[in-house]
Amino acid sequence: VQVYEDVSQLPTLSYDFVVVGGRASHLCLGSALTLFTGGTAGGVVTNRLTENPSWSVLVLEAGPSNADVLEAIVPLLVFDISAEYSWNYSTTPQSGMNDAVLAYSRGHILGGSSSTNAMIYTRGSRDDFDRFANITGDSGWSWDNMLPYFFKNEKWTAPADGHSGAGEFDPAVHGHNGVNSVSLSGYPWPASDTRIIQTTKDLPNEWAFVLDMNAGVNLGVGWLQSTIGDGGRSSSATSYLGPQYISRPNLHILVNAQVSRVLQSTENSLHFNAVEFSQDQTTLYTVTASKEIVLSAGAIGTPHILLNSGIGNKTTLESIGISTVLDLPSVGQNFSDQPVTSNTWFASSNDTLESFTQNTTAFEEDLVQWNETRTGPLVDTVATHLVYIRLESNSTIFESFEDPSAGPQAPHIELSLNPGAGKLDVTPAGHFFSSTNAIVSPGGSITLNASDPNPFNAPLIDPALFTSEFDIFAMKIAILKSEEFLSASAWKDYIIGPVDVLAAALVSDAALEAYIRNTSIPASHCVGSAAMSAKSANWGVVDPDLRVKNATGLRIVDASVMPFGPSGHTQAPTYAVAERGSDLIKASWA
Ligand SMILES: Cc1cc2nc3c(=O)[nH]c(=O)nc-3n(C[C@H](O)[C@H](O)[C@H](O)COP(=O)(O)OP(=O)(O)OC[C@H]3O[C@@H](n4cnc5c(N)ncnc54)[C@H](O)[C@@H]3O)c2cc1C
Repeated sequence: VQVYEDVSQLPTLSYDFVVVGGRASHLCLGSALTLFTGGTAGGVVTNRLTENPSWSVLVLEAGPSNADVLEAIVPLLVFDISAEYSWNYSTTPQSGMNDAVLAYSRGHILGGSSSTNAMIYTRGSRDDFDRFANITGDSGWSWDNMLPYFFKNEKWTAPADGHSGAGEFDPAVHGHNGVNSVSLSGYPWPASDTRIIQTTKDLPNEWAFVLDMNAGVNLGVGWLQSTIGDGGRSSSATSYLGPQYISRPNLHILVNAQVSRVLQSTENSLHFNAVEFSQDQTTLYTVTASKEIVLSAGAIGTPHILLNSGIGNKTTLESIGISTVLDLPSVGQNFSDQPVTSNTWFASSNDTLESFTQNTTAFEEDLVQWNETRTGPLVDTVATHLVYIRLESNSTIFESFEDPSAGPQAPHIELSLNPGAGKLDVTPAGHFFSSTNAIVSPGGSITLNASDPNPFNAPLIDPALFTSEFDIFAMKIAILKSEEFLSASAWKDYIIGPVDVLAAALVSDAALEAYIRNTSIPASHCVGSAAMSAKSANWGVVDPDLRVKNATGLRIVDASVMPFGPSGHTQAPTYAVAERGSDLIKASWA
């Protein structure tokens, strides 16, 4: 397995050239595509390009290997991911949230955020991808043309408890022979599962049941799907970089290697053929690629590297002493995420996550069960069902604010239903039910920190949460809808009432707004900071074929190229973008 921890271990004999000189060492890969990184999209591109045995590929990943990292394997340990596997970013003070500085999570490990995320599998809606196609002028990004890439990514897998899932999903809209496992939940929570479904039967007009939320129209209430197989997390690292692929002789992966810049082939050229990186933030190395450099560093890492390289807004770059190589003002702009508010109710049932999250002995027994049989409550992520809601078209907000959704069938709001507390720090001991609410939202930015421009330090991350009147309007509706759902008759003997902080929020519109601004967090569903646009557009960072505009040798394949956030969680769209991106690269070199 060719995962190297130290640059000195790279088996240079297998390369065409190795040049060491100047302040940097040079590793030259003959006939190579240099790729970084090994994140969600990076894993896909790596896998697909190394299918061609005559192409040598090097992956540079800032984080460590995912091998044997238990919390990145056992699904319900998702909330125990150690700090070393996260970038531990924080946001700039959020003016829409009383200037709070919020933790911002990104995976810092092989597999990137797919190794640390909550594994929820949602593709978004048909309208999301059709909007991508319209805005780029490339029908290849439309829902119909992207569906084969979703299928190529996906290996539909039986859930850990082996139940058939009949009536909980539509097999016809899934890929069964792809790479990354997707399944229904593998541990039932009958007390709440039955009430959720009963509510859709009792109130079908208000709460329609959707057989499969990944079929293109996701509005309604449906069963959760997640990137889990055989009771364990299926990440880009475990699937696309799984044993049969990572052992390909034309693939080398260097972990603990943080990239600072991409470099031009010669001064004044707009051809990029080299990458500068370091393993200790001091000694710099350069690796060159004879074909392409592919940036897959994610919606924060990718614009950060571009800006460090002098690719960005000329005026801003020069104000902090970085000479502009390529004036591309959109780099880092249009960075958008979804705000999330977690809402918790007291439940009368003992059949909740608290039966083991608040009981160490039970939790240890569950871990033993998981270890021995890959069954039990730890085989799933949080949430059992999702609800997608579209605001009424006559909502007052649309009198003053343009509808940010992708189209008439796309939702504005997500409720994620969970048999347990959404936010442990607001709850005492007991049993709970929670609804975690996310909304589609306009964006913020990634910029360099003028007071600390060291390329190895974090950029300024501003998701601009709740800075638009739409965000606050939609989140209020989301919380009120959650309360309405749990007030349906099916819940009468189950929901006792909201926990204190939520009860206080529900007394008035002003209290609800204050609660939202005080308790929300970013979803970590960031996109848009290296957006694709039409070839002729005077904005955007990449063309519809994901090449950096006005440059050669440099492509971006990750969540940052999506010009708008999809109406759902972002990993499935990122996987599909990466599958298509791989085909675009392959086609250029065919
Ligand atoms: C905590 C969390 C929970 C989430 N939950 C869900 C969920 O349940 N469902 C869902 O669909 N989505 C979820 N997401 C979002 C989803 O995981 C991401 O949208 C997706 O993984 C992004 O993929 P990417 O390839 O763009 O970036 P990433 O997967 O983040 O990959 C980027 C990679 O680049 C590396 N990197 C960055 N900068 C550098 C550099 N300078 N040099 C070298 N390497 C670098 C990183 O270490 C990382 O490995 C979640 C994300 C997080 C963080």
